[in-house]
Amino acid sequence: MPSKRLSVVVTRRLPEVVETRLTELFDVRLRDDDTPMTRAEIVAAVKEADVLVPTLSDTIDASLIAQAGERLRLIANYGAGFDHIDVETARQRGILVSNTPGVVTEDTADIVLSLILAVTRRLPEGLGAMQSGDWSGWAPTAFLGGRLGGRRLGILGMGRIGMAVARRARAFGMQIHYHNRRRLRPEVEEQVEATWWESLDQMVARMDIISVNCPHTPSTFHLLNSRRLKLLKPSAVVVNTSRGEVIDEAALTRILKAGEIAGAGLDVYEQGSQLNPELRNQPNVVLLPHMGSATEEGRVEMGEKVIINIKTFADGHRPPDQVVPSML
Ligand SMILES: O=CC(=O)O
Repeated sequence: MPSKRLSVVVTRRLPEVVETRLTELFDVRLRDDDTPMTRAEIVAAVKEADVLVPTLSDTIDASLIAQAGERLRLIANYGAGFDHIDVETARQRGILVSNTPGVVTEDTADIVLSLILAVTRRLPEGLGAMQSGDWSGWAPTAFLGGRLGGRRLGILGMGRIGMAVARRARAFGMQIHYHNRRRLRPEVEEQVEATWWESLDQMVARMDIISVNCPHTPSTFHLLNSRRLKLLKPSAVVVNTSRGEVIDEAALTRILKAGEIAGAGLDVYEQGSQLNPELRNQPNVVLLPHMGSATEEGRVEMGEKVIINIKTFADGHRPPDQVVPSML
């Protein structure tokens, strides 16, 4: 099938260079305004297109896939996480799904370290004092945070992003611990001098900082549930740049409000942009608007990956970043 004739619908505005390239290669329908498509618009798109390019703000569930037209053959997600796509139902319908792994790794790891620093060194309080004009000069006991060096960082999900976090944290002098269902090969552990914990409970109970870096799947939903969160040390900090659903957000909010842990740095939320109001205005919580992969470079590279996936498919091969249900 010549790629020129593939009809591609993109659900969100993408970086201009990506949109231009898509237009050169395919019969593409782009989004005019920078808002998510309505459900009705996505239904119309899957009825008519060969390829859908959704993002994490679109719900591509079984009922949507059931309405897809005969032509729809590929869902080329713009983004690494694919928990918003029912990959199994797509597979049953013979629709391939791809994502954009790898290119979000380093940028997301940068945001993890930013959140760790922001919480432990009280950066929002410092910024607030400067913005309000309240700062009256250096004082020996003002704005005291905690030193990162020597702290134990527990990485929940030591994949690509987890390793990138570990490399950075090593440079800050932190001790690296991780929990994966399966232990990494010794030579991989050695790269960051990481200690594997088979028991997540035991790791959670002993860490100074927990960074959530596993994907959201049925088996990681509420992995940090109320019971586990209660195991955290009173001085612990929780950071999540993965997906909100991995943490029981209501339980986290309760223990933060009760002062049972030292703080949290969050980039993702259980209800997407519907922020739990109680999380706001907590002095020990730093909240970001899901910007882990938000660099100019990264968002263009994500687009390039989408294009390679579609082009490879158009040339009669499997997209290099195909995702399959067993990856869940
Ligand atoms: O969260 C961002 C992504 O999944 O790419």
